[in-house]
Amino acid sequence: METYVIETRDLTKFFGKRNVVYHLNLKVPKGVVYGFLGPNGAGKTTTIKMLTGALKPTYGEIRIFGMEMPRERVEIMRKAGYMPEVPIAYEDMTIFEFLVYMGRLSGMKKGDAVEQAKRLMQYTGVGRLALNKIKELSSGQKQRVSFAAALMGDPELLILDEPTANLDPLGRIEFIGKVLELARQGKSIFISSHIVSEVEKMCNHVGIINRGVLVAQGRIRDLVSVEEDEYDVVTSDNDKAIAFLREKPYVREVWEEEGVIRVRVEPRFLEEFFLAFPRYLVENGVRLKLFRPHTSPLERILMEKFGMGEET
Ligand SMILES: Nc1ncnc2c1ncn2[C@@H]1O[C@H](COP(=O)(O)OP(=O)(O)OP(=O)(O)O)[C@@H](O)[C@H]1O
Repeated sequence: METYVIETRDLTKFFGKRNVVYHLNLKVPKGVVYGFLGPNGAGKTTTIKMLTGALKPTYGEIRIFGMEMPRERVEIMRKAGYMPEVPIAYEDMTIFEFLVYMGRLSGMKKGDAVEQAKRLMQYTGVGRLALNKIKELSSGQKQRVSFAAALMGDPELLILDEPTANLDPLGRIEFIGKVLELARQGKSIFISSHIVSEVEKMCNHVGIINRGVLVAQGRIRDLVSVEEDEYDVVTSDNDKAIAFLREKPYVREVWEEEGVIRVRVEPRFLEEFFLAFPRYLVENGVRLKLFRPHTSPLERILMEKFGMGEET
């Protein structure tokens, strides 16, 4: 049987009469990077606050490492790192003081916390700001510190709420690399996001939440079984490639946009297209530079099934 690091049963939250999270049954297997994806206002932060014990569920059960939240909150949070959506309340502490404090909270000895704080400040790119107060930082810098804080105590599980929201493009790329590195070390990582392309780069599992309801969950690879029928192609001789494609009865449409060939294929003949097109290119000395589905598979299920898209 699969072991779940996070499991909820019928997790539900009302604010007054307003139902914000409804009968959520999350199943997050150990060791995966799980993208908790949904548009603004879907209920992601409310769910995460319940998972970390900051909010009490109206009803339902939460088990993390098999322990019960909120009853065993202290034990759970010693093994889990949490990065909230709005980072850090301790505005008057320096970065260094704050990280050491967070390490102590997760049960570390002072000396170990100091060592780890130094290392994590370098790792998250805030080393030269160590003695700056939190209130003096930009929102992106606060987010980096908050990530470092979540990593203090070397937790087995990371729960990250919109962790890239305030990062610049380079910061986002760097962050994705770090998540993948942490995953390779065997950590379980739960990340909420509304950005499909980021989830695709980082996550192997996904849970999609819309208006408080979990509409799909599982391994991304299993969810995206729909075959794409529209492809982007770039070759060393696009004119030749287009001439070939125009002749094929199974090609519904072919056109070129800024150097990229877009081709729509009759889905029943995809197999034939995949065999014949590359063969033609090779035989005619045309080099294939890019060949990929036009829409990313995850984006496609979001749009088709749930009416959500990139940056919704
Ligand atoms: N304390 C509260 N009282 C009343 N309504 C609330 C409260 N907190 C959140 N809500 C409402 O619950 C809904 C879900 O909010 P939540 O912050 O969980 O969404 P989210 O998916 O995290 O969105 P975002 O991506 O914008 O952060 C929103 O409509 C929000 O207005």
